[in-house]
Amino acid sequence: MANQGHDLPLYEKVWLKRRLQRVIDTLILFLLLLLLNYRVLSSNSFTFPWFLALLCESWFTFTWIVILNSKWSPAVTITHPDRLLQWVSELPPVDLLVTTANPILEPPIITVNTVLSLLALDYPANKLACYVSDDGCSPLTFYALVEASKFAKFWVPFCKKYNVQVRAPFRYFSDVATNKSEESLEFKQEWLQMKDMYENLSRKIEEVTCKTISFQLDGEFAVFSNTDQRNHPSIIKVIIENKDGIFDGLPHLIYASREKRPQYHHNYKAGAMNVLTRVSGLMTNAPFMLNVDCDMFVNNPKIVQHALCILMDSQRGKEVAFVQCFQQFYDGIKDDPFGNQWVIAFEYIIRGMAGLQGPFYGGTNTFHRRNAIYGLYPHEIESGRKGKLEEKILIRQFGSSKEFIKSAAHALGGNAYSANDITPSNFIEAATQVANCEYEDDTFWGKQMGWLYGSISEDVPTGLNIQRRGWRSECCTPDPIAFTGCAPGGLLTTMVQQKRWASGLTVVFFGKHSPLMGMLFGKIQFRAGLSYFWLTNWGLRAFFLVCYVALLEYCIITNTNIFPKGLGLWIPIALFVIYNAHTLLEYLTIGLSMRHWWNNQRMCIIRTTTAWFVGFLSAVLKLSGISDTVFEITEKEQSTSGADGNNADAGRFTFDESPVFVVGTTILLVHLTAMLIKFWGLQPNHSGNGSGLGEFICSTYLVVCYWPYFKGLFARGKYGIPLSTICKSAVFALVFVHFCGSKVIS
Ligand SMILES: O=c1ccn([C@@H]2O[C@H](COP(=O)(O)OP(=O)(O)O[C@H]3O[C@H](CO)[C@@H](O)[C@H](O)[C@H]3O)[C@@H](O)[C@H]2O)c(=O)[nH]1
Ligand SMILES: [Mn+2]
Repeated sequence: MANQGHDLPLYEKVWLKRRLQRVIDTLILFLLLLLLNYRVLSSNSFTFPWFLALLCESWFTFTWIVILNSKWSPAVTITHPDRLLQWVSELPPVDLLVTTANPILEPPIITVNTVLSLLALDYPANKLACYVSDDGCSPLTFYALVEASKFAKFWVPFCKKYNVQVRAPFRYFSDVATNKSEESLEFKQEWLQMKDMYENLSRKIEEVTCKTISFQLDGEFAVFSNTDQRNHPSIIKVIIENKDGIFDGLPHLIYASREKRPQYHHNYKAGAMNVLTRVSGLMTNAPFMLNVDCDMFVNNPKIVQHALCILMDSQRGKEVAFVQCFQQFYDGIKDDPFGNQWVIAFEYIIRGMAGLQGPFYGGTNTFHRRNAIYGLYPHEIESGRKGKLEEKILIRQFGSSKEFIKSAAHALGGNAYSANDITPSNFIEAATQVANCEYEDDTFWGKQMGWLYGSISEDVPTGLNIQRRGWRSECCTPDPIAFTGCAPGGLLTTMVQQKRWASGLTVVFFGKHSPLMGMLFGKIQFRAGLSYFWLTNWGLRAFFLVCYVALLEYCIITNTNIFPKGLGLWIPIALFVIYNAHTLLEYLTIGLSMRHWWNNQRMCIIRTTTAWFVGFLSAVLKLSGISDTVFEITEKEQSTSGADGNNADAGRFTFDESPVFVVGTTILLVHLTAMLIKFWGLQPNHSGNGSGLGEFICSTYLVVCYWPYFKGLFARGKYGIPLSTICKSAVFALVFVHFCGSKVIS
């Protein structure tokens, strides 16, 4: 059903290009080694700058090896959902898990659209159940879902009748092309009706979201009175129940807001996912679970079948714990000015990982095997975890709910799929219990199974923890693409996201669930583990790059050099030229523009030296026990334009007072100062051994990358860097320059 091909012959041309790319990859590696060689043999050895340069360049070389290792075994998995039923006698139930956390940053209408697209999946409705976790404990979200469920009664049949592709109504109706003239009159009428109903729905939701106060908390909503986002009991509500198991009815829809108490750490999304896992385990206990963030709606209504082709494949399916679909985005700004669409990363790195032990778990757009989440090993899948299913052991691992233990034993026992005559509403009481704060005390949740706690990038350690048991994962890349969501619109949200990732990943790198530990003590294969370094090293990469940049500035200010002179200078120059030409080729090969390439190159420098660096520092603080890191939620915009609001802004850099921008501005200011010092000839004289062309090229490149910041120094409003940020940066820059100066004198 699912066949995996390494370098399919079909793509002969691509294959040739890949060969060429590998040759250049190797050439770059060779040049890096040559540079290291020069460094070791160079005359001004054993000074501090020399040592730092050697350290950083060794790191860059290591990073390059990590990248090559990840890129060099790409694999594509092709799925044939139409053949699925020839292999399996019956389609299994699937639980759909959605998380939302903040009705302001994540407007309920977005969650509603995601939920509607899930309810309308091309899959027997009696086998689906959709669970929404609301960490915001917001009556608005609940209200929006209740209203959406009424609309769904019309929307779902409409989608199925006309085989609509995009089943998130706001996307469907924003696409003018759908109401074509050649469509039947009946369709046109229904289309208009639907559009009308949807507009009604979104107006209603908008009305309550804008006037929060006048919302009446009575009737069904009474449970929300006297609740606070951080202090409230569990609330579980069954919104839709497909009581009679009707095949073409609506799937169950359940709202869950887990208990929160100030004295209990709620562990952000990981905590929410574990609660959803338990609640869904009690109510429907499907063997497979799809997890999506509230802004990721279904773009391919047959996606469940596609994923099942992989998970239920008779040969290799049993090794696969989760199926990851790429994160792709609708309405991304043209040419990706903030580098947050990750096209290249998916194309080269993640496809590459697919040829090893499989892609990392990306937190959303993922189909999980429930028992793998419960800690099952691949070899136990056939026989089930027999013998070890004593109640005492299970209570210790899974907590004290008798009903839940029963369902977990069922899932772990490898029994046939549970019957689907379950009525979720019978389990509300038990579900409320497993959603309580203290339920996880002294259990394995978040420590050894489920979504792991401790890092704000919970997805990566969770995936590693599954793979270290020997499981594989697969990419699923159907056409049309599986899900689409919104990429952060502007620079500010991008930076928040990047900072969180870098910080969370650094914590993973140094923690118990690092790829290295997985390789040493688990079943993470060597190359797979190495490819995980690409991801978990983001914070460290920032550290080394910032050091290197500082070193460069130091050289110019003090008129010393780190790059070779004479013939040797060709090594870094060739590296610079070939590396850029090579990455450009990678972009052009998959049809991206040159502008896209440049934007990404620039953002790579900016984000590494700023957001990742700040993330790294916060991770260091966390690891040394000084302060904890917080999951800052990425703002989601439903706008069809992007960039912090409206179209005129698209792609323009905006700034605020975040420390992220202090770092960037400092780097820029130091650089400008260094260049002025050089320009005015204020450098000390070192008779021929001073800074030269190499340093000059590098620092010019940096200033070019930081050009948007340069403009920000002079612009006003949100396009300008705030004065306070400039002042702070100026102080830091002065301290640095002074430090370099004092080095010269001594
Ligand atoms: O306390 C929290 C915080 C977040 N979320 C949810 O987590 C999801 C992801 O949060 P978001 O702010 O959208 O983060 P992104 O940066 O867009 O998410 C990426 O990075 C996260 C890890 O840092 C992963 O969990 C995500 O799946 C991945 O898409 C959203 O649905 C949130 O509602 C919660 O449920 N509870
Ligand atoms: Mn997101």
